[in-house]
Amino acid sequence: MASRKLLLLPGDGIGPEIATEAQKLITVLNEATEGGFEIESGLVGGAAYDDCGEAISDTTMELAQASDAVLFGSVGGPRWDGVPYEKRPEAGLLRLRKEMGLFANLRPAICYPALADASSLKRHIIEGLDILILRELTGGVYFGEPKEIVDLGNGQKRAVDTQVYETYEIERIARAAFELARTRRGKVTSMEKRNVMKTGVFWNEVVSRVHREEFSDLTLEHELADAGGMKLVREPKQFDVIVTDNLFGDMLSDIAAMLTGSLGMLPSASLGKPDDASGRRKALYEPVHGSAPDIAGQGIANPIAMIASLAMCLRYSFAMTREAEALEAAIADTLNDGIRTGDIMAEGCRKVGTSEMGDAVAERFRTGLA
Ligand SMILES: NC(=O)C1=CN([C@@H]2O[C@H](COP(=O)(O)OP(=O)(O)OC[C@H]3O[C@@H](n4cnc5c(N)ncnc54)[C@H](O)[C@@H]3O)[C@@H](O)[C@H]2O)C=CC1
Ligand SMILES: CC(C)CC(=O)C(=O)O
Ligand SMILES: [Mg+2]
Repeated sequence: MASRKLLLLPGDGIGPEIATEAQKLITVLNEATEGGFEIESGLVGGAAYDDCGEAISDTTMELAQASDAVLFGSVGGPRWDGVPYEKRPEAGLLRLRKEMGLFANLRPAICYPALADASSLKRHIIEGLDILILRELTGGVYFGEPKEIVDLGNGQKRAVDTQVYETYEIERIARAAFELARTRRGKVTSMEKRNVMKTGVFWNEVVSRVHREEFSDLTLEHELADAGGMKLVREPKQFDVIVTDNLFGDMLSDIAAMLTGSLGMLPSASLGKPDDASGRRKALYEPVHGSAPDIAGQGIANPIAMIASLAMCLRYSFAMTREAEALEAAIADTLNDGIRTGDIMAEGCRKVGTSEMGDAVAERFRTGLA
């Protein structure tokens, strides 16, 4: 009997290609475990806009709210460059994040041993890397009002985006960071720009207070986000958990992706309040990368970020630790066996496409679960 409800939103570009590979892994799980997964699919992004004129419909939003977890591919692409700003593909993802209250975005950057030479950085800098970027996901400049382009009437215009943070938003992401650090190496680095932004001053103040009052046994360090980015590339292993706002987290996690070898390797989990009125923690799992229009439709995208996002889903939404670990081990084994998509290709390895990579992980996952 199916008891776990997943909503699959493949989206645009490479989204549907990598979502198909995640489905293969769910099929393996359903064959190997009790009380399988029931998958419903929906449209989001440009695909939804083409279908109903919105980046996500109210019906799909209701399905997302009612699901145990959402598995999301990616949205966007040049095809929708001309659509009204409120209806652009990315608006569908922002609506999901905001209305589901997914404030905590976990973006782990782990360098698999087999990929230590795939990064643009030297092996000794990234070998053994295991850091976690915790990005605040429902506040800050992506959501603050006003957000507008105003015609000043004198041949000039003014564009405004607003960075806003309230106490509770910083407190809850700070607590999440310390709680995660407690299960890891006990260190949190908070990144903001207190030297030029009021929100940076406030962020620093609130994170420091939460640390002092509730988590003083853990280590807290502060970095200005620009220098933090530099240190992420110069000496990434000095970090454990990095907690930062929506915009800096977006940028720093794309940078961190390259420490792992490719943007195609970085998964993420976006989590809501643990004590949601629905009785379960709302959650969405997606790769960190976008719809990669430059390689879409060619069957060459790396599906590992999507598959590793499914592993995070098993761990955080269903407490299926054994299965999550088996899936991560299947990814590591596949890489150890020299199977690579083009973005992480190395000498002596076998180059495969999206579907073959999914098959290779599925085969090892099946063996691991047996
Ligand atoms: N969560 C989401 O749905 C996101 C959507 N976007 C949207 O995606 C579109 C394209 O944005 P870009 O700036 O090009 O970022 P992108 O992340 O889609 O691609 C950046 C580069 O990384 C490569 N890449 C990304 N994922 C890969 C994978 N799985 N395997 C191999 N190579 C991969 C791409 O080929 C490209 O060269 C835009 O419309 C953007 O707004 C961007 C980021 C996140
Ligand atoms: C809304 C997304 C396109 C923003 C982004 O790049 C991300 O969340 O990684
Ligand atoms: Mg991004």
